[in-house]
Amino acid sequence: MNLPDPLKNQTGELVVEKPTKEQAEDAVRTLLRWAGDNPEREGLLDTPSRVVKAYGEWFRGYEEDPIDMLKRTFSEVEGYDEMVLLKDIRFESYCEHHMAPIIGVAHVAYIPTARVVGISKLARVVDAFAKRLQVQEKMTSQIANAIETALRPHGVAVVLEGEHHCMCTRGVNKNGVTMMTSAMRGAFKTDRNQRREFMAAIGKSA
Ligand SMILES: Nc1nc2c(ncn2[C@@H]2O[C@H](COP(=O)(O)OP(=O)(O)OP(=O)(O)O)[C@@H](O)[C@H]2O)c(=O)[nH]1
Ligand SMILES: [Zn+2]
Repeated sequence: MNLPDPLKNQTGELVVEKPTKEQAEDAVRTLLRWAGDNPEREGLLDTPSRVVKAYGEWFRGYEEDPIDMLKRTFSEVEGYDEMVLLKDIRFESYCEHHMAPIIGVAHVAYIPTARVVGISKLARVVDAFAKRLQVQEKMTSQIANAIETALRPHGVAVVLEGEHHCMCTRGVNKNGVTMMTSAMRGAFKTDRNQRREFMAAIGKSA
């Protein structure tokens, strides 16, 4: 999948230089001072390198190719042509406005044509998009688009339910609010019964 590289423009030129690890650690020291603390005190001395390492985990999605993850498929499924659903896939993402966590669950379904994919791959695809700076609506359609492109199924349905920490720990400070987004493709879009079956299976009424 040709996800645009945020560091490059459309013709592939580098428009934003990736900083060195030392530069990234310096930026963390700046933020620590901005927060009102002293990065030179003992307890914070290793914090910049820990934060940079943690960023490598939280944002590892930039290094992953969701289409590649869906390449391995299995054909011996004896004509199985009903919905395959993986529900309650926990995800941790980060809102691109505040870099605060978005924590929630994803429900992903597809109706296979001739081949099925290993179910863990659906969860991997969710993570490949979650581990980036995101807007929930974008992440929802990116997951659906990747599955549609890679598997060419009869339909794809994706629902995300996310708690945005930028909303529950600051700003408007509304705790327990869940944002729900959905992306429906193929049969889930055109066939009301198919959509209803999916929504009922994830415990929502259509
Ligand atoms: N639609 C959408 N909005 C989001 C998402 N994540 C965060 N937001 C919102 O993005 C908006 C950014 O608004 P701004 O006014 O630019 O930022 P802000 O001053 O920090 O806003 P407040 O959060 O209201 O304090 C906020 O309303 C957030 O709640 C998301 O995934 N989708
Ligand atoms: Zn936010």
